[in-house]
Amino acid sequence: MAESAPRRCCLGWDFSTQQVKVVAVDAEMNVFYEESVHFDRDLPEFGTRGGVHVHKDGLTVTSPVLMWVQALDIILEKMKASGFDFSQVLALSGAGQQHGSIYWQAGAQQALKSLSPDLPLHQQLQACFSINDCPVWMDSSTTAQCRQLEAAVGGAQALSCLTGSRAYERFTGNQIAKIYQQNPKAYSHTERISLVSSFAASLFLGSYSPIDYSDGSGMNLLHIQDKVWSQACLGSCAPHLEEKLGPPVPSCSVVGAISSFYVQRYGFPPGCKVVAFTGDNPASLAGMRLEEGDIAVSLGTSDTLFLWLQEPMPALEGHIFCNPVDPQHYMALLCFKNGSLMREKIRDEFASCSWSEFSKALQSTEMGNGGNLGFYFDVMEITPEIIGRHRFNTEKRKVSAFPGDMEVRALIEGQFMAKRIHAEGLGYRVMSKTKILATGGASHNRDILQVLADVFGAPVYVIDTANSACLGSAYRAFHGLAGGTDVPFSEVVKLAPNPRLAATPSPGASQSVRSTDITEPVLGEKTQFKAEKLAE
Ligand SMILES: O=C(CO)[C@@H](O)[C@H](O)CF
Repeated sequence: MAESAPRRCCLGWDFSTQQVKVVAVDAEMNVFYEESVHFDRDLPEFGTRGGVHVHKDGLTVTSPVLMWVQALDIILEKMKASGFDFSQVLALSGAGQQHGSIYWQAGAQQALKSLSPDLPLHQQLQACFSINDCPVWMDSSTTAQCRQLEAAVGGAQALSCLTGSRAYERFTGNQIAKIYQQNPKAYSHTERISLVSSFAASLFLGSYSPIDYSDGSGMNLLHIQDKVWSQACLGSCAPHLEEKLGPPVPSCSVVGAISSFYVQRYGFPPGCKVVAFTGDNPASLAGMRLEEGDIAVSLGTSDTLFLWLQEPMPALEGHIFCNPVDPQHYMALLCFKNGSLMREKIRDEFASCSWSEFSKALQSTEMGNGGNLGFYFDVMEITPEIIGRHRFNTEKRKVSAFPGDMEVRALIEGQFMAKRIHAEGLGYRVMSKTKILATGGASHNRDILQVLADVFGAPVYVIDTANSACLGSAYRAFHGLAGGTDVPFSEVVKLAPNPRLAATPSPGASQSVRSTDITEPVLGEKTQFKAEKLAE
């Protein structure tokens, strides 16, 4: 490989469900290197599928922690073999799949601090974990622990107000409670509990890294206003938990310098800074460079909304996390299970299985669909918990069908209206400077994006988010290097490529909004559904 000129850079890591990935970003915010290791393909000896083990009960889902460690060894060796110049790395940060938990055996920190550069990490950390199969976000085996936690703090809404979410099975506090209850010996031999993000940071630090506020918000344990562990939540989950977690830190914190292991084995500079790692979704928010008032809509198998919030209103749907790039603000995540699979079903049933026919149907029907509303949930929806197809005509009467093309528009308008209404339920407000960033498969359909612009009354931009968590991590490394909270994140990353404008609101889209109350049990008894219909 030709010798390339030295290129000062930051690294952004992502320890996701299926792989470990890294990107190198230079001072002009250009990505010039990337590498990855896929767990199933490159570490078949662990026998994972999609990076996880689904247990026989169909509820418990875990990943082997030593697979993650070995994946880091492999990716670093691949970088070294490719001639990557580690000496140019100024700082690094990273992301981890949210909610997963790692249990460090008593004495493990000593092993981390005394790593020999002559051996790979996985050979030296073999005996460092009290639990080898770590619970991950796909686990749904902790319903009992969720109910115990909600009862301990005064109910689901009280827990949401305290920690940003009602109790969810995948959230870490409930997972820790299950381990304490079902494997007390392992719990008592555990000296530290990390998230996947802080675990990965610990590997680079050569000591335990603290949990950051943003990923810590996904545990049902952190008081998101005060940014401290909630004693009521800790007490409900397990004893001596606070000392096992350590104090949380602002997400832009420099948590230390890279371990000498990496300096001696790979040639990292001794002064290379490690900036707190965070969750994959907060890192993606950073990678998309979301700003106050912006909203990101990931239109994939399930649709995910990323919101930037100043004054959150925690609810029974969705999740509020501390903001990863501005410690005064927050972010929200809303997941909608009926995403592209629902769009594909309506395409097949009403647009001859053709996206071009689907687009023609949107083009041939008017904004507001003549006052007809449709909400389509062929699988049990998460936000809210509801199933079935629900259509309302102009008189708000339930009907069993619309004419073909109107079915298509009703689906898309209904999906985006539901998103706007649930987002506003969490405290989001469209602002004059609001940008909607669209990503995912459906963001390639301009007619779908036009409806998105009309429903929100804001311009829609498209952005490639293939590496958003890695990219956001590299950006956050630069931000930590620049002084973190003292310097606006947007200033640090202003040279990064801008998203492309794809659609602006049609004339009359926002002015013609009128409020129509639809109090419908079908839309979830938790949600007083107030549909702002796009009138004719
Ligand atoms: O559970 C989730 C967020 O709450 C997922 O997006 C995981 O972070 C994926 F790794």
